[in-house]
Amino acid sequence: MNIFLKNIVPAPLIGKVFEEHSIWNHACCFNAGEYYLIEAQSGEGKSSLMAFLYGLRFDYSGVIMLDDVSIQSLSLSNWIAYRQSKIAAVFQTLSLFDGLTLMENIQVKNELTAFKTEKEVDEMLGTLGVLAHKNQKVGTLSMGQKQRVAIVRALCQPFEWILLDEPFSHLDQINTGLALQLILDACAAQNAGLILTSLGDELEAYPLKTLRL
Ligand SMILES: Nc1ncnc2c1ncn2[C@@H]1O[C@H](COP(=O)(O)OP(=O)(O)OP(=O)(O)O)[C@@H](O)[C@H]1O
Repeated sequence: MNIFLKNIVPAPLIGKVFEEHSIWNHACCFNAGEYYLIEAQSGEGKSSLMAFLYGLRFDYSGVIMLDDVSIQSLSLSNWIAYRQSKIAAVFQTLSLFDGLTLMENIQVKNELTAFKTEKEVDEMLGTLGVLAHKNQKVGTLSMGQKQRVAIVRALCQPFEWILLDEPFSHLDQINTGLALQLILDACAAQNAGLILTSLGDELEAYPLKTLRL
C-alpha cells in the first residue's frame, strides 16, 4: 500500500512558510515497503503527521490517500480493519496499562491477533533486554523499558506499515540499535514499510530515507 500526501498542512501550522523539500504543503509519496525517517525539530508536526496517518486527527488541509482510497472517506469500521492488519503504531504516549504486567500488556494484544507465539514474544523481549521484567507492573518500569514493551506489542500484529513517533527517545545507542533492527526484521518479513520520527540525527547511519517536515 502506497501512502500519498497531497498538500497537507496541519491546521495549527496554516500560514507558515515551508521549505522547498518540506513534506508540508507539497506532494509526497511513501512507497510500500520502504523505510523513512522524518527528522524535524520539536513543534514542527511529527506527532501531528503520525496522528493524521493513523486516523486519530483530521485537522489538516490537503488529501491523504492509502493507494486510491482517501482516508477522509474511511468509516470507523474501516479504520479498525486497517489498524488490525495494515498499520501498526507506537505513539509517544505509548498507551500501556500501568496496572498490568509487561507480559499482560502484550498479551492483551497478542491474544486478539494470535500473531506471535509466547516463545516469539519472549525472544523479542529478550532481544530488547526486558524479559527479566515480564511479570513487573508496567507502571513501575522505566520510560526506556516502557518504550521497548510498546515496540514489542506493536509487532504483535500483521502490518503493511509501522508508524513510530520518537520511539527511542529514552533509549541509549545500543538499545536503539537493537530495537530498530528488531523492527526492520519484522518489516522485512512482511515486506512492510516504516515511518519513524526523530528529533535528532542519531539514526542517520541506518538504511532509512530521510525526509524533512
Ligand atoms: N490538537 C492540537 N490543537 C492545536 N494545536 C496543536 C494540536 N496538536 C499540535 N498542535 C500544534 O501543532 C504544532 C505541531 O505539534 P506536534 O505535536 O505535531 O509537533 P512535534 O514535531 O511532534 O513536536 P515534539 O517533537 O515536541 O513532540 C505545535 O505548534 C503544536 O502546538
